[in-house]
Amino acid sequence: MSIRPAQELWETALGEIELQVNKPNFRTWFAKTVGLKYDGSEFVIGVPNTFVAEYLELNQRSLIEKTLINTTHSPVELCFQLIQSGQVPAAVPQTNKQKQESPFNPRYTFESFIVGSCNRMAHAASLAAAQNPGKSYNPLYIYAEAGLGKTHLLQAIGHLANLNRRKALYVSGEQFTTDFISSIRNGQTEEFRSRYRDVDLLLLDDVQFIGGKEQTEECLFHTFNDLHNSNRQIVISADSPPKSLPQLAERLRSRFEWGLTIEIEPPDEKTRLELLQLKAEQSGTELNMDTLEYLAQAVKHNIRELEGSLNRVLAYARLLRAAITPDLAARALSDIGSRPVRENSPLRPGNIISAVSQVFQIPTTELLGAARDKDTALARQFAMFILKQQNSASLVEIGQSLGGRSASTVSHACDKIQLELENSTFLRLKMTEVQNHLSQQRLP
Ligand SMILES: Nc1ncnc2c1ncn2[C@@H]1O[C@H](COP(=O)(O)OP(=O)(O)OP(=O)(O)O)[C@@H](O)[C@H]1O
Repeated sequence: MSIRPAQELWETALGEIELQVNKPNFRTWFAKTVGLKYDGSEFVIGVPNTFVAEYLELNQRSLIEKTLINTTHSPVELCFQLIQSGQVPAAVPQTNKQKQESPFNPRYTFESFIVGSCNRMAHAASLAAAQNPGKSYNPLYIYAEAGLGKTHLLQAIGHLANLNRRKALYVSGEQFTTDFISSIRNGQTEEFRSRYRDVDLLLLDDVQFIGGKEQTEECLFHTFNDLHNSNRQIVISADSPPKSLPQLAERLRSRFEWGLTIEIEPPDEKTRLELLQLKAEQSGTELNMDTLEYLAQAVKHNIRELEGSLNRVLAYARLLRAAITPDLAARALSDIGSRPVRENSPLRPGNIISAVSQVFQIPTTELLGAARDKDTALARQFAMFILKQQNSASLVEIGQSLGGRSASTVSHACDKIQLELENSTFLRLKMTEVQNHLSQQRLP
């Protein structure tokens, strides 16, 4: 039997893992990893530094192993290795080609989007925006809770517009902010300006991230006006409607309301069943109706989690070489599935703050209080960073759980710790200790 190249397998596995961990976590810990070697049993994953290796070993080993078993269809022995220069494997040719052809994720198209009563309006308006940019609803503002298809729709718009030879730019609120800041730092504001204004469609995902960052808001305000005045299409997604984004300046919020605002609701049972059927088909498996119904009842509010549950059931069945039944699905979700779910389900803010308090030896009351001395401020910022990594809470919620700090304070703290972690052995050690505390709490 021929063995697929490690990088190709790892790219497939990463696609699955991306569904199971939150976005900041994926970007920080997985995005720079590569598949270095696979000989049929040992799988070597290349990591950019020891810090990432430690984190993955401690926190994500079980998820990675199960995903690789699912991908390779056989048991694997996992091993992490630092990437040496020149060691990065060539990208998988086909993926490379796809990437050159389209900057959009090939998994997220209108064809692969299941339409139900929960998302019919959002789907129709997105299609109209892609087919007739700037002509129908401008801006189109789509909001929903996590994992309900906002990114999928924005990417699908980009795909279709691209096919119609329109220039579409997809960017997350976080990326827009980073681009803006580095354009100022590097004196490249003109490049920034033309990158964002020389487009037919701007697709801005997770705009809530920009809230509270005054200069970035100002920049978005001018970009918005420029695009809107010249009838270019703007599509925005967020976790709540414009009026519920208190961190955002009023003039931006009111502009977001100029066009059409649509909510995607959690999927009804029929849509969940169709989704499961499609995803099972895509992985080459046919599921009986009883099992589909079981799964559709098990996860109701988040499509990413629904996909994650299906993947776990498929992996479990492959491992046992067993037929897929509701009973097997139940065992998969409570047995093999229980650890990854626990590992990746957000910890409560209280657990994280208490772990930081113990490791830094600073009482929780001081972390939540007004003390501004250097040690307390650092520990508090560290807690903010971990909350952002491990808990899907918003910046506002994180600020609230740490004594009522503002979202911009939290955002600044997270950026600072992220940067310092690259260079500070002290902080890396603290991170490992905090992770150890948190792993203890996650053990069954
Ligand atoms: N209607 C749908 N049809 C098919 N797949 C869907 C649908 N809705 C969501 N998905 C899938 O669910 C997963 C999560 O969707 P997506 O990332 O678009 O959610 P999101 O709303 O952007 O989440 P977040 O707020 O966390 O960024 C993706 O794999 C996506 O393809």
